[in-house]
Amino acid sequence: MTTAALEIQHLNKTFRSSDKATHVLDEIQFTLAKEEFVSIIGPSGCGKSTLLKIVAGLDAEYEGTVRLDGEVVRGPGKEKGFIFQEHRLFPWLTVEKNIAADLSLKDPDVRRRVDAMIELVRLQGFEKAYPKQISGGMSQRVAIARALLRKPQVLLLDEPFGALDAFTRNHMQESLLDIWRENRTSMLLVTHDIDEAIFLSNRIVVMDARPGKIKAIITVDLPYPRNRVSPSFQALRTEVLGALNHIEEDDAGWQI
Ligand SMILES: Nc1ncnc2c1ncn2[C@@H]1O[C@H](COP(=O)(O)OP(=O)(O)OP(=O)(O)O)[C@@H](O)[C@H]1O
Repeated sequence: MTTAALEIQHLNKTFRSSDKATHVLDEIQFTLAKEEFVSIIGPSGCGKSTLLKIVAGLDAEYEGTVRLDGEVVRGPGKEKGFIFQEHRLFPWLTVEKNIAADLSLKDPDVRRRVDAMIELVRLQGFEKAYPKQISGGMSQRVAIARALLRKPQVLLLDEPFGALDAFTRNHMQESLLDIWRENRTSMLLVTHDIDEAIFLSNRIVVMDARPGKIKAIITVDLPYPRNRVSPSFQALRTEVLGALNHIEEDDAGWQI
């Protein structure tokens, strides 16, 4: 983890309408190293999704600089994979066709890569299933496979497990960790879940609201796989909560 995959410098974002201007992001600055896993946590409305959309190239109306692998981000592209809270699969396509999407499975290279992705996300046996025949967690694994097939430099995940029950969420966190360790794509995850951030990340960016700014960047120096009930995990939970505790109580919506 030496070179920066993503560099965000002096990022400011203001939403403007005819009668008001809302300053949503204030002087956001951080880097994401190649192969690094960074989570962003903060109160509702602090601009986490706005920040992710800017990095994804889905919102170009901002001040500051966002560079991916040295290139200024100017729009969406396959170098940036995006995973939403809801999986957004095509209901009329099978699992393997959803992963291939606009690419033809008749192309032997695409077929080979899709098979490798199915293996990576552990969906062997479900290639011909339709989204309505698989669980929410499996659907998110299909969405992740579809994004990774395009070999993005960074995978952007906006509360990808927020709609899943606690058991499935834990399982998905373990799956995502396996995928990341095998695939080594840089990961930027937005979450409300402190344990999820500690379980997965190399570093946690803690944000404050109105306007959204960085409160602290906490390094998670625990070996993988992490034990959620260990004293060192508990100590980090306390540290993240401490950073969040300065934020007004009525803003908080954490899951721990
Ligand atoms: N298109 C828009 N026009 C005006 N204001 C917006 C727009 N999109 C978002 N906002 C405002 O920007 C702020 C940040 O929103 P954003 O969705 O990025 O926050 P968030 O931290 O992701 O919230 P949550 O955790 O609830 O998903 C909020 O106050 C929101 O109302």
